[in-house]
Amino acid sequence: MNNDIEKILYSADDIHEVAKKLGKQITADYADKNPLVVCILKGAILFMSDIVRQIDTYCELDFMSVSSYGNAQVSSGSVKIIKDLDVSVEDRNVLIIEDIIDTGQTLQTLVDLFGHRKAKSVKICTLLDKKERRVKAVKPDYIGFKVPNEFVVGYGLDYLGHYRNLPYVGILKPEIYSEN
Ligand SMILES: O=P(O)(O)OC[C@H]1O[C@H](OP(=O)(O)OP(=O)(O)O)[C@H](O)[C@@H]1O
Ligand code: HPA
Ligand SMILES: [Mg+2]
Repeated sequence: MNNDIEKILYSADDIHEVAKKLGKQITADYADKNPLVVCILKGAILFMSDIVRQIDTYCELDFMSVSSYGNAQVSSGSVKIIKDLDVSVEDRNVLIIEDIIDTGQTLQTLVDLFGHRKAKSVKICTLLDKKERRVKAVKPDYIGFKVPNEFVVGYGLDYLGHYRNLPYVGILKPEIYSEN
């Protein structure tokens, strides 16, 4: 599987360092706020598990599964909720954890939804921000890395369901796409 990677953009060490830095900021910003930290499955699973271990204040965790890409490299534009949260966001300080903001359609849908459900505040922490492709004006509050306009895989991000388990973020060799 590692052989399919053309270039590593962010190594496991790079990601660990950035999670530490963001965790410190989140700890300071959310002291005494008991945030509801929401992982957007599946992509954010690895980032969630790393970032919450860097947050040194009381918080609760919940998980939501949404999908808009399926097996494609471009968003279908419609965001499907596959699994909703277990708890109510009403009057809660919600911190959304994402792997990547690309067009912004996923996050825009969720920010609108949590607002509609009367969350007290909604902030976004994303490992990657692919700003060039934005069609919705979503602004993350915590950003790991600004990523170039390329399809990336690893550390939660998939191509056809694979590569989520790579410990780093990289770009696939062009022949991998032509084989599919
Ligand atoms: O900003 P956008 O253009 O909406 O793209 C970003 C979203 O797309 C990917 O999820 P996907 O829908 O592929 O589901 P997955 O997390 O289960 O892979 C990614 O994990 C983000 O959640
Ligand atoms: O660059 C990406 N890679 C994998 N999944 C994605 N979902 C949105 N953008 C991406
Ligand atoms: Mg996702």
